[in-house]
This record gives sequence, C-alpha cells and structure tokens, in this order.
Amino acid sequence: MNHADQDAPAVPEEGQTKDSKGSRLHPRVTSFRSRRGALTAAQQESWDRQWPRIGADVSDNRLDAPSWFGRDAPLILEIGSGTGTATAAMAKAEPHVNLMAVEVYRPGLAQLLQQIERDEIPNIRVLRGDAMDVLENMIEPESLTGVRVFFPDPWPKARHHKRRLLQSPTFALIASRLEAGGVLHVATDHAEYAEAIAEAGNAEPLLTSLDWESPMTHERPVTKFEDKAHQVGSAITELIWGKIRS
Ligand SMILES: C[S@@+](CC[C@H](N)C(=O)[O-])C[C@H]1O[C@@H](n2cnc3c(N)ncnc32)[C@H](O)[C@@H]1O
Repeated sequence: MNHADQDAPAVPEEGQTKDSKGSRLHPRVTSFRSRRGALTAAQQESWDRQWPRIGADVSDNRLDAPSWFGRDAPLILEIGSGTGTATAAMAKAEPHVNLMAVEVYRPGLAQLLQQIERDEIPNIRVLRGDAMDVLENMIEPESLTGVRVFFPDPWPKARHHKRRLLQSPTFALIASRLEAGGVLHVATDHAEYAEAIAEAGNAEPLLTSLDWESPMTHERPVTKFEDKAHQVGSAITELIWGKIRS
C-alpha cells in the first residue's frame, strides 16, 4: 500500500467530489439523450441579447450566485426545466428567491429566455448542460435552499433504468448541496419511477421525508409535461424531502 492510499480519508470531506485517486464519489448517471432543435430567428435574437448576462454553459468553475444575480437571496436549482413555463411562473410567485434552471435542451432554454425577456423576470438564471456537472462542480456544498425536479424522464424500459436521473448517487449529491433545512421537491406521473425515487430518497441518510400535508407550503405551477399527463389521466406523485440539520 502506498502512502496516498494510507492517508486517504475514510469518508469524503465536505465538498469533495473525487476520491484520492481522482475517481468520482458520485457515480455518473447520464439521464438524457442529446436532442437537436433549431431556434426561430426571434428566439436566437432574444438568446443573443440575454445569454451573456443571464445564461451560462456548464463548466468546472464554482458559481458565485450572489454576483451573478446581483443580490444575495435563497438559491433554488430547478433540474430539467424543459420549456420553462413552470420556471417562469415560480420565479414570479417567489420574487424573493434566486432561481437557477439547468437544462440540456437548447430550444427549451430559448423559450424560457424569451419569456424572461417578455415578462421582465429578474430572478432567473439559466445553465445549459448536465445537471450532474452543475451539482458536482458549480454548486458549493450546503448552499442551496431548494432543488426541484419536475417530471424527470422516466426511462420506462427496464434496460434503460440506469439512465434515470434520480438514483442513489444523485440523491447523495443533491443532499450534499442542500443547506440544512433545504428542501428537495420531486414530481412524477410515472408510478413505478415514483416508487423507485421514494426508495432511493428515503435511503439517503442526509434527507428526511416531509409530509406533503405539513404546514410548509410546497405549491407549484403546473408544468408542460404535467399538463400532458393530466390530459391522459395519469396520477401525479409529489415527493418532498428536507435536508437534516446536523
Ligand atoms: C420530461 S422533461 C420535463 C420538463 C419540465 N420539467 C416539465 O415538467 O415540463 C425532462 C427534462 O429534463 C431534461 N434533462 C434530463 N436529464 C437532464 C440532466 N442531466 N441535466 C439537465 N437537464 C436534463 C430533459 O432535456 C427534459 O427537458
């Protein structure tokens, strides 16, 4: 055994994302398939006007959220914002929060940017890329007041379950980025995925399941995917966890 092995900490240190050999502590989940899509001319113009100020590509650099937003406020990360209909509605309903939306699908982000510009919404910033990279590299440990994942792709075929975003490693990563008392809110219309999500979330030692009927309010706007689920009569499952106070 060499000294590096001997000296390696038995448990990850705060904020650590790789072990002493450089391997990821949170095994990689690839939850999306790249989709192309052209922007309309109006979307491209809105993108060009706004991206330099309120958009960023995912990188290895830690985010300085207060300077990006121009104020210090509770920080919420929405993962997989799609076309951003619900993102915009949440930001308007919660003007006191700084809301970051991460999405891999550029045309979806372009729709959100258009809405931000049209409705002059000041408290949204958008990130293009993989939410796992954002959580791992860009977000400080214990810095998020909330994480929201609404209608993550269910990958219904058994052989594709490994692509699901919400698995144990993702819960561990999210939990490490939430501040004590921070809230993770998940919604899905896929019954079997809901069960798997509940099992993985309940097994995460840093999270505790919160009662939906608790005095805390967890109201949220209807998302675009949820609208489709309503049309075909699918039941919606809401799952909420709080980060335990250590
Ligand atoms: C089923 S859609 C739901 C969109 C939106 N939340 C809604 O309810 O209308 C899931 C979205 O998550 C995005 N997505 C999946 N994995 C992602 C990841 N690792 N990082 C960022 N976005 C992701 C997909 O591109 C897709 O737009």
